[in-house]
Amino acid sequence: MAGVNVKSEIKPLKRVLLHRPGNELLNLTPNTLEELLFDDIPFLKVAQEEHDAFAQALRDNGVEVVYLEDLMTEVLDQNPDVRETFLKQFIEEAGIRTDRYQKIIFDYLNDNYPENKDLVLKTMEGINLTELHTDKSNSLVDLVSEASKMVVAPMPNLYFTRDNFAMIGNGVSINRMYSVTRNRETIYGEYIFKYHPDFKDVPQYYSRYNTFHIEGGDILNINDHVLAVGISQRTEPDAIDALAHNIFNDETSPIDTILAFNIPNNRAMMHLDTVFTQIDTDKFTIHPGIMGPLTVFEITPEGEGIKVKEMTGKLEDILEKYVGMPVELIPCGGGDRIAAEREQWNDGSNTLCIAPGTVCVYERNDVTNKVLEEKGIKLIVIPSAELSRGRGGPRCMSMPIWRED
Ligand SMILES: NC(=[NH2+])NCCC[C@H](N)C(=O)O
Repeated sequence: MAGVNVKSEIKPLKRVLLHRPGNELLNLTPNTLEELLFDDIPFLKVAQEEHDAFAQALRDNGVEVVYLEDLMTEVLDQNPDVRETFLKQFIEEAGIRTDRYQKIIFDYLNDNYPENKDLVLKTMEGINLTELHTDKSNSLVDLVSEASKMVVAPMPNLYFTRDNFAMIGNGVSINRMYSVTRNRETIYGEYIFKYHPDFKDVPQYYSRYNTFHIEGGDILNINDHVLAVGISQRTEPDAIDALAHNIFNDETSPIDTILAFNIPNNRAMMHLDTVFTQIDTDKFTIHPGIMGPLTVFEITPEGEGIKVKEMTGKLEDILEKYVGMPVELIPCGGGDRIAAEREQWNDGSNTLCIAPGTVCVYERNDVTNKVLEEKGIKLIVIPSAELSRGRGGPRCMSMPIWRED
């Protein structure tokens, strides 16, 4: 199955991209949590068991699961000369500036990780200074560095595959991320969409080298011609303007409307998908906390450029216009304020729809889950004690590659 096809949030999911959390989580420390966008340190063994349960639940429901680490390994296996280019770029982007250290790290990775899969996983894990066995007598830096220090930082947010590149119809947005730590993650997307036989011909609507940031958690495919994008902590309006131009200029894309949802700018609601996701043809989950401040803008093509108009009226009515039928908004936490805030924090609104009316949810959000069941939604419930510590749910942990039309 070459290419990508995601023209909906809910049509039957056929192929999805995940990343199994790995040793990068072992390199989280209390002092680095904030910078690395975690709120606690997950217990890796259990996080992996939970993630495997997630992958298996998807497979049991007819979804093919592919892993980011495997796609990147295939790129390196099929293009032996790319290994060196990738490593050099990876080291540069890891902030290693001196020639001496660039060479030490290149040799360390290249010599100790001959298998491409091991190499890819190691780039995700990060490198501790103690691994490098440098001769401390000939460099002041080495001598004064703390005994154990990450010379190459880990990328613990990789298991949120939703964010660093996002499928839009038959194209992809390779994102420029909001944070330094996450911007490094998009290097895998750059190589996969340049070299992997399944993905190298996919039209690209955004580049990781752009100035303005945008993340996949803000991008929702409402249907083949309407896209919703959040204006949030992670996504700037300028990025949406640029994305809109590129999509409207792609003659093969049927998208003629982009709805920009302006949501509050804070960590709890970092992306649109933390407060709003589609779960059925006429149903969306929503965090009641956004209903007041939310404004929606409609972006359409005009001549060579775009036209922007602020929408007025209730969200249900705005959505009805684009979805083509009356819609129901189901509040996270069943409308109870404390339950809504608690469960939104643990991604109660962040569901992954695998077919209309069938969604994957975290077990811990039992108030929201009960409400969804009462509304006739079929739930695929996955364990979530450790995975949720990274602040992302089933939608954040998955990037659909193919949905049925
Ligand atoms: N699509 C999402 N809501 N992703 C959640 C990402 C969580 C991650 N720790 C971050 O702060 O970036």
